[in-house]
Amino acid sequence: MRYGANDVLRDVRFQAHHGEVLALLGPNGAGKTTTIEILEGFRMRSAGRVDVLGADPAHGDERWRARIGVVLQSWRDHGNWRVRELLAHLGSYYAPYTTGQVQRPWNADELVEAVGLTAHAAKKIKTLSGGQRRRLDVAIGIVGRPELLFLDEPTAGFDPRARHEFHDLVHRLARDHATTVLLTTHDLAEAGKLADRIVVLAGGRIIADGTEDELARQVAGEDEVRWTLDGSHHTRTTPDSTGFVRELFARHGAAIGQLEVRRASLEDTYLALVREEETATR
Ligand SMILES: Nc1ncnc2c1ncn2[C@@H]1O[C@H](COP(=O)(O)OP(=O)(O)OP(=O)(O)O)[C@@H](O)[C@H]1O
Repeated sequence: MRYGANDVLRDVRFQAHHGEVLALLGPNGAGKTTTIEILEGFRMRSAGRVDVLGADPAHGDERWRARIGVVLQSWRDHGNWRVRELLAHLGSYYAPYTTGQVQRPWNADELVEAVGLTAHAAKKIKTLSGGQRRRLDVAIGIVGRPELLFLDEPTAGFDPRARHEFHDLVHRLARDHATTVLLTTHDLAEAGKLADRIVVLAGGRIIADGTEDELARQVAGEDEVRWTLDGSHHTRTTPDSTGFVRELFARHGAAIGQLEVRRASLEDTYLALVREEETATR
């Protein structure tokens, strides 16, 4: 992707599998929103090949669009509509796209309940708080029961409980409805909790793609293992604490005491990856 003479995405190559939750991470300006907008068909790429649910998003028709859900970074509209009323209205556009496998749209009352807005269902949208408005954005994104859902910083502004409930909702969408989810977030705990796989974008390139454990392994030995053996204390750092502990028990069995494993957090891994990329391109 090039804006004027500025290449903002280069060699971006990744795949999302059916039913997978994929988190796209990266510093501000890395190109996450641009990538998502290209996949949604909102932005035309300068070059390269993109395939989303079997179609090129640049030429996706209504039937293709009905299979996709989008939650943008910010969306301020429909202030005079009421919550349930807007969801029922938007949902009605999806009815013709019901298939043998997917009944569209999502029932408005069930959807309001699923995003925790039942108490506000009859309120005008302009009277909602920021977090409540964001829940409605999520509801609008899933009202058509999408097979593929794009979430651009979905929980920005959520209180901890709303965040927790939202995480449950994403798990349910992936588990019960086999929805494929591509989300961007700056909350690394959220990415670790939700994502089957993490893609890290920095400086317009993909610098890492894998599970949290695979990413941690890309960065030099960060896990710390402590234990006692015959009364003496031991500490060791290792890139593979599970394998190390397995070996430790195989060798010493019940003689091992006070075992403690401090895994490298996703935040440690992410910061190390981004630092490496910055050093390499400086
Ligand atoms: N319409 C545009 N015209 C020119 N440059 C743009 C345009 N939109 C984005 N950019 C540039 O492209 C780069 C990537 O922006 P993008 O919004 O995709 O980043 P991001 O990773 O989503 O950032 P953030 O985490 O801050 O949301 C940035 O350098 C930005 O300035």
